[in-house]
Amino acid sequence: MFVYKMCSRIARVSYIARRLLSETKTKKHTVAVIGAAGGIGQPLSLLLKLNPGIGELRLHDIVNIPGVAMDLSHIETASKVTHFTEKSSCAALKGGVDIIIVVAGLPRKPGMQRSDLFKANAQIIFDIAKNMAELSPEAILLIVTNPVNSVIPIACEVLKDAGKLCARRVIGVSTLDSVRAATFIAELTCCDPRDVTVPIIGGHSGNTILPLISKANPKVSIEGEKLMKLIKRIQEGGTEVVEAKAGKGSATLSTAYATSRLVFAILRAFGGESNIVECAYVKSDVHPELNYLATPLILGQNGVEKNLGIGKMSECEQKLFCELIPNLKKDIEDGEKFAKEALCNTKCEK
Ligand SMILES: NC(=O)c1ccc[n+]([C@@H]2O[C@H](COP(=O)([O-])OP(=O)(O)OC[C@H]3O[C@@H](n4cnc5c(N)ncnc54)[C@H](O)[C@@H]3O)[C@@H](O)[C@H]2O)c1
Ligand SMILES: O=C(O)C[C@H](O)C(=O)O
Repeated sequence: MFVYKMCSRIARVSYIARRLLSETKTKKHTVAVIGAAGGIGQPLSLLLKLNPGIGELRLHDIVNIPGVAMDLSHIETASKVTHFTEKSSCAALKGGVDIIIVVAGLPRKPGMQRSDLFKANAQIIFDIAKNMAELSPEAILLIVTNPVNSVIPIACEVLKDAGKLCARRVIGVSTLDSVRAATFIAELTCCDPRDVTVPIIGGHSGNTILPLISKANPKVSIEGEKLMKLIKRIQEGGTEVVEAKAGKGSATLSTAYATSRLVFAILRAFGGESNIVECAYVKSDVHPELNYLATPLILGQNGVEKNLGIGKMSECEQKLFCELIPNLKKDIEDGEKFAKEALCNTKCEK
C-alpha cells in the first residue's frame, strides 16, 4: 500500500512538472515592433508572424500600418496581429510586452555615416524609452535604429532616470555584422556560411565593428592583406548596401533576417534552452574605457545572462581594438550627453 501511494505521488509530481515545463516551453510572448511599416519593419514582422512562440504581434508606425497589419493577419499562423497608428508608441506598449523591437527612424543615404542619423533618430529613441519605462519596464528592448552606438546609451540613461534600468534587458542589435562575417568568410573558404561563427566586438559602425577572425569557428587561415580586406569588408558591409541601393535606403532584408535571428534566440532562451550565444552591443563593464561594448553574450530568461567578454585577441586585433576606442567613446558620449540634456529639458518644462 505504502509503495503504491509513493508511486502514485511520484507520478503526480512528475505529471505536474511535465505540464509546467511544457507550459513554459509553449508560453506565447507579446512582441511589439516600432517602425513596423518601414523597410526593415515589414519583412521583420513577416518573419516574426511565422514564429509559434509569439502570441501577439503589436505593430506600430506613424504611417501605413493598418494595411501592413491587415496583410500579415491573413497568414495562417496562430499569432494575433494588432496595430497602432498614434504618433506615440504608448498604446502599443500598454499592459506590458515581452520584447520591444525598435526599427523606427531614418536610414542612411550614400555619403552619410551612421552618426549623421543621430540628429533625426535620437529623439525617437528617447521617447520610446520613456514610454517603455512607464508602460513596459520589464520588456527586453532591442534597438536596431542607428546610430546603435549612441542610441543604446540614450535608452539606458532614460530608463536609469526613471529608476527602471535593467541593463541586461537593453540590447543594441549588431547581429547583421555576425551574419555578414559568416557569409564573407564562407565565400573565401568555400564552406557553408551556416557552419561559421565569428565573435564581433566593439560597436556597430565603421572601424568600431571588430570581427575576431582569429576566433572564427571553424578555424580559418586567412592572413596578411587578405585578412585586412576581409575585416574592412565586414566593417563596410552596410555602406556596400547603401551604395548599391543608391539613395533608396540601407540594408532591410538582411537586417530583418538578422534581427529575427536574435529575437528567436531570445525566445528559445525564454523557453529554457541554455548556452545560446549571440554577439550584441550592451552596457558593459568588460573594458575600463568603454561603458558600452558589443561582445559575445549568453542569453537567458532575463536577457543577457552572462557577458563572455573579449578574450584573447591576436596582435592585429589588439591594434584594431585600440584604434576603435576613441570613436566608440565619442559615440557613447554623444548619446549620454543628448539623454542628459533632453531629460533636463523635460523636467524644466514640467
Ligand atoms: N542595427 C542594424 O544592423 C541596422 C541595419 C540596417 C538599418 N538599421 C537602421 O534601422 C533604421 C530603420 O531602417 P529602415 O530601412 O527600416 O528605414 P525606413 O525609413 O524604411 O523605415 C523606418 C520606419 O520608421 C517609422 N517611424 C519614424 N519615426 C517613427 C516614430 N516616432 N514612431 C514609430 N515609427 C516611426 C517610419 O514611418 C518608417 O516606416 C534606420 O535607422 C537604419 O539606419 C540598422
Ligand atoms: O549601414 C547602415 O546604415 C545600415 C546598417 O547599420 C547596416 O549595417 O547595414
